[in-house]
Amino acid sequence: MADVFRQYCHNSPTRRCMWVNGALIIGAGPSGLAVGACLKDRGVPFILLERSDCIASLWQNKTYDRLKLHLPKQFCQLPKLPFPDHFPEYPSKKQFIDYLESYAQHFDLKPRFNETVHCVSYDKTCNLWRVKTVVMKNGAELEYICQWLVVATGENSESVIPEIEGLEEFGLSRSVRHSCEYKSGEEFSGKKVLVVGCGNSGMEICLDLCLHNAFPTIVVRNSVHVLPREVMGKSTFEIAVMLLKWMPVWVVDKVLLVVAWLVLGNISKYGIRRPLVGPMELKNREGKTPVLDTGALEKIKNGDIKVVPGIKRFFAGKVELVNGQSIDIDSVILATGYRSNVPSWFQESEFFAKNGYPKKPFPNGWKGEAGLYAVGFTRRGLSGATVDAVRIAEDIAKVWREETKQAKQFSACHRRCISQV
Ligand SMILES: Cc1cc2nc3c(=O)[nH]c(=O)nc-3n(C[C@H](O)[C@H](O)[C@H](O)COP(=O)(O)OP(=O)(O)OC[C@H]3O[C@@H](n4cnc5c(N)ncnc54)[C@H](O)[C@@H]3O)c2cc1C
Ligand SMILES: NC(=O)C1=CN([C@@H]2O[C@H](COP(=O)(O)OP(=O)(O)OC[C@H]3O[C@@H](n4cnc5c(N)ncnc54)[C@H](OP(=O)(O)O)[C@@H]3O)[C@@H](O)[C@H]2O)C=CC1
Ligand SMILES: O=C(O)C(=O)Cc1c[nH]c2ccccc12
Repeated sequence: MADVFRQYCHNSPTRRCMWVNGALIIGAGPSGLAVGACLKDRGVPFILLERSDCIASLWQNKTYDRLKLHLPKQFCQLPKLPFPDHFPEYPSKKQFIDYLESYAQHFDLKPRFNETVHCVSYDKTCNLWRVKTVVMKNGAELEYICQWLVVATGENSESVIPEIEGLEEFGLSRSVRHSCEYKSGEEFSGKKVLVVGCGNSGMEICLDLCLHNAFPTIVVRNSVHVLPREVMGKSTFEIAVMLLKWMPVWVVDKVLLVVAWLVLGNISKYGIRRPLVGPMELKNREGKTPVLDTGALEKIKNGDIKVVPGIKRFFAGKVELVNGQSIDIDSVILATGYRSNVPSWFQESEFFAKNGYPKKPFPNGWKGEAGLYAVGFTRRGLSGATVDAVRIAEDIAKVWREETKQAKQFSACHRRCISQV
């Protein structure tokens, strides 16, 4: 994929070139929409580009039916428009998408859909960003030139597909798919399903499979924190956030682990070991999200979900595990996570690290040099994206106001644009 992108990076004689009046935002997920809304609010024009044919494509196209927000609603709403009062504590996927649609409508956000950014570079001769795109429907190539560039393509823009010996051959006769292609357990009824990966996706998919009379086995190759989503009716995450205002993170982690032990018991006897670093510290340090349990653990305890260690290799209809055990399986679901796709289209960047995240960690990763910004790479979900979006819009608006004032003073409209916002 990256090579295809690089190929496109060469100048094409047919490429249409457009000057952007204001900012260019890449990605119309919650992060891009939030920046758009905040810029609208401050009167700064922008163009919003989206590779897919809808807003929030991760939520609309790449998530399973039973998904709900796993943090309470106050941590998941975007700036300047709260969730409707009647929303439950944990809104469903449909409710969240409805909210995002009405958010886009409320702020009159009109992304340019089906346009994929494949190359970004900084032009030192004019101190502007050059953003090359391909229109997916007809292959047309466009180039945008802008002063402010906001990267909002997300932490989940590419699926991680591990290379495991024999997996390709296994897939020739049986179904293998990433968790982003899983909708419901209905089609797996009566089937033996191997779910690879024990994050929130893997655990919830196992639960969903159980509820549809399938037989899931989950691969847990490493240590992982599992916390109850709630303790005595109160969100564990909310408790942690509250405690973090008063105590250092390691103390909060100790409290969480005691609470988890009281509610869930000793889970190591089911094959789930805890990392040495506490859940919140691990999330902050490495971005590894603890599993917030919504019922899968109960199914592990009663044996409906089997837990196995890492995979050695696949054979036809079988998997061999690192402990030498071999089990028969009908299907594989790779709940192996996601990565940022930034490295495939943003080369030679001082700002982004090799893994496609800003080099500076939260709360300093939102602003780079020369009008470059990143939103939603905080490893703090939607609440992190909201913090970034507000800061970015404020920062851009400050310069915008100044420049617009100057332009008026000299009555020279140097902002006349070729493109229409
Ligand atoms: C299953 C699941 C459940 C989650 N649940 C929660 C939760 O409950 N609470 C929470 O806080 N967080 C949750 N998250 C984290 C998630 O990161 C956020 O919910 C949110 O989607 C992040 O928004 P975003 O706009 O940064 O990224 P995304 O939603 O991924 O949006 C990025 C957009 O950029 C577009 N794009 C990517 N590359 C290009 C390109 N080259 N050119 C043009 N467009 C491009 C994509 O098509 C996409 O629409 C969840 C994540 C997953 C996978
Ligand atoms: N609202 C909600 O309820 C939900 C929220 N989410 C969020 O979406 C994001 C992505 O979650 P998720 O999709 O679960 O991804 P994660 O990255 O959180 O988890 C991926 C898991 O796959 C494992 N893994 C990767 N490669 C292999 C391999 N080759 N063999 C065995 N195991 C492997 C990883 O283990 P290792 O640690 O060993 O690398 C890890 O446990 C998270 O932030 C999560 O919180 C997801 C689902 C539901
Ligand atoms: O679901 C996600 O991806 C999130 O990042 C939400 C989130 C932010 N901080 C956390 C700490 C514990 C569990 C979930 C989250």
